[in-house]
Amino acid sequence: MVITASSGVGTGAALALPPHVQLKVEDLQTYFIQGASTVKSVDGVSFSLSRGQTLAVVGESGSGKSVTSLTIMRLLAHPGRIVGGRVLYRLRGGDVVDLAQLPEKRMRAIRGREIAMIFQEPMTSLNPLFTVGDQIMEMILLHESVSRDEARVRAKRMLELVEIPAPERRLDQYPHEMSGGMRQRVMIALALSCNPSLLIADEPTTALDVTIQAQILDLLRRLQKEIGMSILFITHNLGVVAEIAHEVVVMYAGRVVEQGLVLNVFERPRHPYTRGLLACIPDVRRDRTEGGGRRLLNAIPGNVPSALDLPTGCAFAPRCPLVVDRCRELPPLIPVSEDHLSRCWRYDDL
Ligand SMILES: Nc1ncnc2c1ncn2[C@@H]1O[C@H](COP(=O)(O)OP(=O)(O)OP(=O)(O)O)[C@@H](O)[C@H]1O
Repeated sequence: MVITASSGVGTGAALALPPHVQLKVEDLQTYFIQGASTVKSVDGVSFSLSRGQTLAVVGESGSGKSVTSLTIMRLLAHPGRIVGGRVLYRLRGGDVVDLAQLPEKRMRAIRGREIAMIFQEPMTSLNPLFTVGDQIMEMILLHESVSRDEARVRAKRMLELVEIPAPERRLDQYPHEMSGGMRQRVMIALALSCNPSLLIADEPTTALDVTIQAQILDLLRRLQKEIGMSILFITHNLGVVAEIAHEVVVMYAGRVVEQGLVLNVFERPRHPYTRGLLACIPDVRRDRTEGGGRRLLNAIPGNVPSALDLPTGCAFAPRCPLVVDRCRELPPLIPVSEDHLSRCWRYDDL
């Protein structure tokens, strides 16, 4: 189905975003409700992503990163449900829609064409039974009215764009004939084949060795400059955040605990959880000056609490070195400096 923004994907309602904003998530609540149990996987999350910029969502396993991105894409598995909030998105034609409210049929026209997604495991996106050329062509033909010949030329151009050598020959290969790094590039080519305005990248480099990881991050940065897309980058790795993102949202147990410009948050973290995550990044220079050898990572003791059994007040309190009585009361997101928020009563003691 071919639907352009001007042919009516917009809701017609008077939704608006500042001109530089591509995506604005407002007080999003996504719960998994089954019988008497409710898992509040995303509980009042808000952030805004500017056009052509990268926002990283970071946190340990279970913090709600993937559920946030699946909610934006409206790919939640049952019994996941959006119970509150808005996901305002600027369509290519300029109209703003609330993705949380769009009917599935309209969402299908947006997925792949306006918003694309890449994953840790390329085979989540790639079909082992078809050549990579056929898969990229299929994506182009699904969303645009071009001939098969034109689609093949475009598919080849996409493989060139992601720096795959001998693209003509690669078009006729199956995913299993390629290395992990090459498959990752093909997945990116597939995601970008319809020129999306927003790319959601869910841990796309986690399974790769550091050299290939650096190459893929370089590639994404270059493509972002060329195409001008916004990137929502999901990761548990603050080292990757430093490489790729302009802004960062730190999540813990379904809530945002700190957010701001990467430079500010890294320079002066204002939440003990962020400080703990930063301490987990191996510092190669410091390791060398301290005589080399392997430094034990300064991991945060304990685990993210079960979303079924969250403590009242600050969810990080049971693991927090700075905990005080007041932490039994949930702190709001407190502005600690310009464009920098922290959900910690003791933000000034850090
Ligand atoms: N289908 C589901 N049914 C019930 N609970 C779910 C379901 N999917 C996710 N959750 C819960 O939602 C919470 C957030 O999960 P989510 O996958 O978003 O975390 P994450 O930060 O992306 O972790 P990871 O890095 O491991 O993917 C977890 O407590 C998880 O158990």
